[in-house]
Amino acid sequence: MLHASLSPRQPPPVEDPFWTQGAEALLARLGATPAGLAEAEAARRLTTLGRNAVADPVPAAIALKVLRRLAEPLVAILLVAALVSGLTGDWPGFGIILGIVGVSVALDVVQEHRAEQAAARLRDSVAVRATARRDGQARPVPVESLVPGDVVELAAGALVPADGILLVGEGAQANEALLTGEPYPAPKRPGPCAGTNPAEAGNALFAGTALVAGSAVMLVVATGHATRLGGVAAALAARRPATAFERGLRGLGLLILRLTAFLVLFVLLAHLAFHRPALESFLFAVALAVGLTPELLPMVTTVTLSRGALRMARKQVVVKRLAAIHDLGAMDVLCTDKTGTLTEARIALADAGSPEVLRMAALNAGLAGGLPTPLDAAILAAQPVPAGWRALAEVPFGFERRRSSVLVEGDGQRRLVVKGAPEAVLAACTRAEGHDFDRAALLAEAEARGAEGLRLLGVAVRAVPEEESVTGPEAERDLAFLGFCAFLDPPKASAGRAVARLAALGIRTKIVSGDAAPVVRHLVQALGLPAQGMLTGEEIARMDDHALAARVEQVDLYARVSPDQKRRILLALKARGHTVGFIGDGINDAPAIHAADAGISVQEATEVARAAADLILLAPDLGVLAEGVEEGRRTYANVMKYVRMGTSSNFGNMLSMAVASLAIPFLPLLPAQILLNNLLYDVSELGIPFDAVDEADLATPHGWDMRQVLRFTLVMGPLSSAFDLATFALLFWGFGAGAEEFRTAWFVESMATQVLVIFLIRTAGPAWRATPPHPALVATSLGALAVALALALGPLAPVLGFAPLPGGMLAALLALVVLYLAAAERLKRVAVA
Ligand SMILES: Nc1ncnc2c1ncn2[C@@H]1O[C@H](COP(=O)(O)OP(=O)(O)OP(=O)(O)O)[C@@H](O)[C@H]1O
Ligand SMILES: [Mg+2]
Repeated sequence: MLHASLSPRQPPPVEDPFWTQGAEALLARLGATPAGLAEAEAARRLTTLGRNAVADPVPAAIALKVLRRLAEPLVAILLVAALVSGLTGDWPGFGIILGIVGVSVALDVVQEHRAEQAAARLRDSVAVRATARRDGQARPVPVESLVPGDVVELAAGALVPADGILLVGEGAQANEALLTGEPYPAPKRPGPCAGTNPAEAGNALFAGTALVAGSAVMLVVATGHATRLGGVAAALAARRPATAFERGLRGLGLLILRLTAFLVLFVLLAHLAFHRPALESFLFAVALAVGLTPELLPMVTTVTLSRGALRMARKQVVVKRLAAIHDLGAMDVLCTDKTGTLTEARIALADAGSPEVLRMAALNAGLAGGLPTPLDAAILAAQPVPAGWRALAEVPFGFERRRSSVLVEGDGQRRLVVKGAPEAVLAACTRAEGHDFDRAALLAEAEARGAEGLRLLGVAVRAVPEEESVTGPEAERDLAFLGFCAFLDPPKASAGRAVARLAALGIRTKIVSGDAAPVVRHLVQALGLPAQGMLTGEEIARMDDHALAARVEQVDLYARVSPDQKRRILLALKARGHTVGFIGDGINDAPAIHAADAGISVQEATEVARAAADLILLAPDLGVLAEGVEEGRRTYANVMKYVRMGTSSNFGNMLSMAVASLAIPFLPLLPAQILLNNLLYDVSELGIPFDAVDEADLATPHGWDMRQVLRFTLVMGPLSSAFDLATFALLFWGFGAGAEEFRTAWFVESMATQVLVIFLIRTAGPAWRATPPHPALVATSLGALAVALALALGPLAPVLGFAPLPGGMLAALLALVVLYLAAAERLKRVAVA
């Protein structure tokens, strides 16, 4: 094969071309034997050489997170402000600012840290393990604890856990696309190798690649950062593009930040132009900035997502990448593999035509290296490998070729036994054994039996002379066709219901299978699935991506597609603007799983599929997925509540305060009071991640929608500002309130409006008909409001610069709050629509 020299992105050779040294030398250098290391020795090496991991998945330590927060510009400015207050003798100001910074940083860090830890524990529970020989026994060990000198056993579908050389290889082929960009598998066999370029290392396996055929025993030579993956592609491989939701949130954050900067500068300059005291104006501007910044947004997103992940785990869905929860909630098309998700995956041989066909199929299935596939297992269950035969060579199964060949010897004969998809085997046949060869008739027979729901494999043979050696697929020619083996894979009764449930959630299911079109059609009928159209791999191969994108909308069924075509179908759907999920379990599904918005696999799947997935189903059941989708939407709805809170009252309040500060001769709130207001407001929102969500929010897919956010802001923001300005006017001109009275009243009104509005905007419909709020949300919001009232009106009031309010003023405030809430309830229907 030429692929090594054709590879488009050849990485530079690494320092240590260890594969040129030969197995003996490496074993000696690493103090290892083919029987593996002792457990104690492995532990010793682990402590000196470090974990076998490229990225650092351990969440940053708490102390580091605190430091990082203290270094944020706003917090730093606040700390400077506190210092200035202290130096000028304003000790209450100093204490209050410090206290507020301390409490909010602590809240933020502790919440986020706990959430991350919980999510990380979940992720670990589905982490890939490797089979290492330790203390003379093959046992599963966490990939992270592999060390140089370990001897690892790999089967087809396994992820290569470290760099090393093959000690044993049986038809091993590795897909090294991640490192070389080369999509075709490279054959790997033990033995000497002279080339120093890793692309020529036919006897070495590299971390991050996948064994896609055969089996291998590998001596680990380099781990963690010493691997080529660690050296070349760590960041690239690990980093994924942000989801639409993440991009949206980030965009919103930036927008608010810019507005804040503009507003704060404006306020500061205006105050200075009016000859207000410089320090006070500066502190006021800073406090406004703090009040406006959505500083809790990152924490709330993390906490909401982790809580979502924990709840999904209870429903048998483990989340590996937190942001995928949003993708799952936004998903409107689900592509699924057939075997295992829609069928029971209890494949059984139904009939084999003749005993000879079965005998040959068993030779092929049983004498091939690597793990038997479910089809192989079904053959061997019906017929054990005939005695007296041995394998001399093999051409392992390939998903593009769809057949596998084994050169076997026995009974004084030497023959190549081929089995595979009917059309793939028939294409290499030129005659038939014992009867006339009529390819068209045989294809028609395969088609007819497929339409009865039988999965078929064709079996063919060729006598191979002594002098011919079998090395590659070119040996599969001039075959004599023997017959078909037919298999039954019963449809999963629950699958029809699950697909209907997904449809009720607004998700369209498409089947993307490597199996034949009649089999797929039969299954769709048996399950009563609403599916239309059919494209085969052959047709797709003739289309460019553009043409494919034009068809995928209407077509729900795809048959005989190769792994790369699965990926192309997925990308075509994405190009049409869909948020697409892909669920599959095979090596052939991994590229599509990786390309999906929500890549899904199941616990029993091949390692490659699990490694590529964002979500792992612990039960191989589409019904479980529907639960996960609802959870994803719940999470989205709760993050949106926070976003709406931030863009409505809170924003409006700070804005009108900036305006008012210029209209009245004193500050509408002291800087420390603004900070206190902001802190209590933050606390009131801590319950949002726990909140219950309306049925309506679960019924359809939701993705980030900037227009909706803007619409909400443009309706609710001005409403809040209008009421604020009315309050200002009433207090200042109506009641003739002095500075302290004014601030107390404003503090109370502002807290009440921005905290209570959550009970309205948490639902799109009438607030009283919504799912009742979670007790945690009731507790945090009413608690924060109670504390605010107690501080403003209670015994501590003088320390904080508050003054007692006359009864008339209190009554007016109450009326304003009630009016505001009533108006918000009316207008939100326009805003959320
Ligand atoms: N071990 C094997 N030996 C020979 N041929 C095989 C073997 N496994 C699979 N095939 C052929 O390759 C085809 C594609 O493989 P497979 O059915 O696993 O693809 P898939 O996309 O995972 O299908 P499904 O949607 O059923 O899960 C099979 O239909 C069969 O004809
Ligand atoms: Mg499959």
